[in-house]
Amino acid sequence: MARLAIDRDFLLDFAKLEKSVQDRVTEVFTKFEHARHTGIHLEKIANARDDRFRTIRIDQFWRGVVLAPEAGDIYTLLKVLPHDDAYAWAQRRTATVNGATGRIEIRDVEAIDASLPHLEQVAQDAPRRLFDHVSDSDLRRLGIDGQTLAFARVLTDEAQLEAAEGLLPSVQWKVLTALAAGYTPEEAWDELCVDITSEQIDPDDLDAAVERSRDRVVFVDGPDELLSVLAYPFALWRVYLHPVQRSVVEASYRGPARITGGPGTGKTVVALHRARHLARTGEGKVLVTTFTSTLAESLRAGLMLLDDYDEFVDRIDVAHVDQLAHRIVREEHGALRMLTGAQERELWSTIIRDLGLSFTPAFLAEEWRQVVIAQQVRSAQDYLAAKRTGRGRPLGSQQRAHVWQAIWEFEAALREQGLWTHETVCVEAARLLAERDRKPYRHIVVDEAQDLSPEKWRLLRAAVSEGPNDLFFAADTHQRIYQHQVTLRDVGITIAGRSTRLRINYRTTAEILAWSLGLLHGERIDDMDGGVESITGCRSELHGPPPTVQGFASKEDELCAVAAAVREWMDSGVAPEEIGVAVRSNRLVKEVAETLNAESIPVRELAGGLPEDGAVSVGTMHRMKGLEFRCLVVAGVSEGQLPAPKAVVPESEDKAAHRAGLQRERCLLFVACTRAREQLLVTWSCEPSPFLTALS
Ligand SMILES: Nc1ncnc2c1ncn2[C@@H]1O[C@H](COP(=O)(O)OP(=O)(O)OP(=O)(O)O)[C@@H](O)[C@H]1O
Repeated sequence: MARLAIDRDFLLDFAKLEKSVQDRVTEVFTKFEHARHTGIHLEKIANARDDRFRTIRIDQFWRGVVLAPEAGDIYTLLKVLPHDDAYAWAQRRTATVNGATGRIEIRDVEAIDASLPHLEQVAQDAPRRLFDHVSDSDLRRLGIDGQTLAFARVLTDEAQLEAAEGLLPSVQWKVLTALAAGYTPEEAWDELCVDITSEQIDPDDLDAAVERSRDRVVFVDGPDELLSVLAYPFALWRVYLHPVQRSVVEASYRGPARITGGPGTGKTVVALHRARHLARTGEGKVLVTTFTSTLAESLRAGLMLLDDYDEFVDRIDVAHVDQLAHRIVREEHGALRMLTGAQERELWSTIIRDLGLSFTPAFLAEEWRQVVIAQQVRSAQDYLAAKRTGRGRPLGSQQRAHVWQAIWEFEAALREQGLWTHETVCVEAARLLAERDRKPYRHIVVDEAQDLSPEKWRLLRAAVSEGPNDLFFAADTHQRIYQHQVTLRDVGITIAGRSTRLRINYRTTAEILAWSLGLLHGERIDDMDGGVESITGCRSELHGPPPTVQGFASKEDELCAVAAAVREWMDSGVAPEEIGVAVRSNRLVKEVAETLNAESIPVRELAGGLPEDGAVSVGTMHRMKGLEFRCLVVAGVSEGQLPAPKAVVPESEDKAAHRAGLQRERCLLFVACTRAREQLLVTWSCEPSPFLTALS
């Protein structure tokens, strides 16, 4: 029976086709299996280097290129191209099996052969060659085969290797690039983040190689599966996972496990696939959660894109943590009366006045959240002993007693008036769940976990029984944009080595990523486990222009320039929904939106929800979390706006809190900039933010 496998290049070609041609491609291949029996015609290619490449007629103009088996039954769809291009593409190439990974490789053998004589000539006069320092056996061990070896041996500089990127098989090219950069063979291999297979490799068994190549080939069983893969050809993440991503998705863990990695490394992708995997193979209901409703909405949208969503939807709940907490508490106490922000300020003010204290309402509110709630402080004694790391002004014991009195009054008032805050709802939900033998979930998957507060962690811990695959979370502490620095041990969660780091960024070009990483240079960022997190090794294989940083004499000039940049992108064919503008304050969101509107550019303010087709997204940097745009402006990166003065405790008040505040603001700018996929414009007016001057 013929089996159909789709290579990611095929899907990328397909994505670019006009709808009518796409429909025709779909028609041809949905009938493929049936047609194999009745004798579908796969055209042989004259003068082919590899006669396993065949073409298939799509219509008069278009051809598909298929890798047909010599003996086995796997047909791999490789390309969709105009007739002549398809033949030319297939004529020049061969398919081989990588000696280290056992996976399929395709190379432009004709171009390699054609470039050899010139390279050999240059090499004859050169004093040294690029790979003099690496032995043949090391190269072989890393999967460099005969032809690539011959090519590598005549290279004399990195520019020649750079130029060969499209010719050589991609894994072999990457190995050589790392070795040329001075990596040891082990380091070069490590760079690839792929295992050298321990299986016996038969270089002639293409079927086995295709089977092993799940990072670039997906098998489809029948027309329905094919239709579902072709339905979202740009969303490659739905079907092709990097081997490290796949291993985490399918792993069985004895307890809580986590995935870390810099921006755009596919943590959310892994979380979504992991949730699906657990729903399909696990032992009960799965909760997929995160810390805001917008992010939860986008997780749901991601799950819905997975091909078999209908089959597992009943076993998955998507809810942000507050939503879960409210649901649990409402079941017990009925409808909840929530304390509004204004009421809370009023209550603290009254308490301060009644007790004759000199604290501000904001200070007490934060002290209550970050010390009392976070550390489960229940008595004056607890409070006197509590750690106040990162909390603004230091307090003597007399002052602590006063603060505790105020907090006691505050909590008593909430109880007496039957009022709740999101924090008390969370605490109560955790208490209720801790008492239950039957937990609502068997597995919990958390995204953007670096921003969860301690009470939210405790709630999640209480919502699932301890056991294999109980909690799985994706986190990047470099992207923490709220105030919650949590040590997992303190909230009852032990990772015990069940942590994997992703390193390949699929979103952002290397140029934008490198510039953005510069923003965090020198920052020590915790790993939620008592150590320091490193972002080194996070890299991208995509390339594009470096970010543009532009300053303007006035805010008005800056806003005009933002509108002009957006207009230019749109005129060059970028869809409005692929463009974003990120700023620090809600006020600037309004000003940018007004400026764009005045230029007749349709705008979606992200406070209203996820991006919308046909509109440019404008939002605060906080709202940018979890999103991505082809082209992005990060505007208002000016002195006095970033860091936002209100978000940073003055140094004179508390050095540690000041540093933490600055770090958060830097991380926020980092998060915003790393939402850009292809182009990033950073603007400021009057004076640049100190975060920018530090870069120059
Ligand atoms: N295996 C993959 N193949 C192709 N694209 C991928 C793959 N994994 C992730 N991506 C793409 O990379 C981009 C970033 O993925 P994702 O949002 O999961 O990263 P992240 O680590 O959660 O990012 P961040 O922390 O910055 O929010 C997305 O466009 C996603 O589709």
